[in-house]
Amino acid sequence: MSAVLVSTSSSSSASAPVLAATDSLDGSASLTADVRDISLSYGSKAVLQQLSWQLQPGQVVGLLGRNGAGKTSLLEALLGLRETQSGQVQLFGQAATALDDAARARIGYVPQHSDLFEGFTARQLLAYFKSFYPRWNETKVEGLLSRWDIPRDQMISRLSGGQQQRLSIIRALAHEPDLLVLDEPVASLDPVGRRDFLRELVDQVLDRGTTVVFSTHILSDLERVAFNLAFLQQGRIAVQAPLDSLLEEVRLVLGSSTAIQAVLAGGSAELLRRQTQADGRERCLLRFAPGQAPQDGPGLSVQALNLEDLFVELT
Ligand SMILES: Nc1ncnc2c1ncn2[C@@H]1O[C@H](COP(=O)(O)OP(=O)(O)OP(=O)(O)O)[C@@H](O)[C@H]1O
Repeated sequence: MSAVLVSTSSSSSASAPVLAATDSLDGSASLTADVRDISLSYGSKAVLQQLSWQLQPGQVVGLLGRNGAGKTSLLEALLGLRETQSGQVQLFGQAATALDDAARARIGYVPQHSDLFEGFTARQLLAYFKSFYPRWNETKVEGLLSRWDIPRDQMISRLSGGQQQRLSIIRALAHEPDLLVLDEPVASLDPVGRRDFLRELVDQVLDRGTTVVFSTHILSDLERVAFNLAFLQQGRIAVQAPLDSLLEEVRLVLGSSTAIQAVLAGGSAELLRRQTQADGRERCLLRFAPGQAPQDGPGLSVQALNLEDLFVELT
């Protein structure tokens, strides 16, 4: 069971959450999550390298990265569940590794691998978790159990993988968290289940302004909701921006060094990646200011990218 989901004291969490956040010059106190320069290695394997990442209240962020890029490690570090070798993480203005009960009660987490108590029924599991939270939306829980077709009185061990995943999502939504972190939440869901889940997520955000971060490999789901996307590459967040902006602003530009230099000299492009090809031409991934992306020109090829191309180029 995840430490994040368990509030050890119901009395302190019954009062309105008191945030340790104080006004700061850089505005970081109002962030839901503020990750600063964290590095994380397993033995000699460096996974996160001086990674910084900020989540604004109400932001919905899809975290993208290749298998083994470190998404789970990053989400665990974000929640204070995994120690980092350096750097710091703050949630709601408090150190993530030392959250008070009120702050813990504001977080919902769906881990990649289900951590449900298999000897419980869905009804027993939800009753158990309900006792820890000052806020619990019974109407939502009952509605989702019915809509998502989860038998209330069957042992969790006998539920299908998809039903267990849905139950895990219901448990994370039930206490109406302000920050919802989901690690590949749709991996075992069929297309209908994924669509229902996304609808629920959107409702949650529209109704309550929840900050949501989730990792996924299913790009079409991200396209449907037009989230902010964060690309994890070589231990850092290479880019984070709304999908629409990335599609409009990022271009793959091919040309001679001179032609590329001329584009960069224009000053409106951020260089995301630069490689020299075997034929001596340069292959660059550039992000232009809105409306500033150039057209093809002499010795210069400029290509727009779709989401799958962005995934390939930025992860
Ligand atoms: N507890 C651990 N001990 C040692 N190595 C680990 C541990 N957890 C993860 N790793 C390694 O760290 C790297 C990042 O793993 P992580 O699970 O964070 O990646 P991921 O992006 O979530 O992967 P996936 O998309 O496959 O779920 C991988 O190379 C993995 O083998």
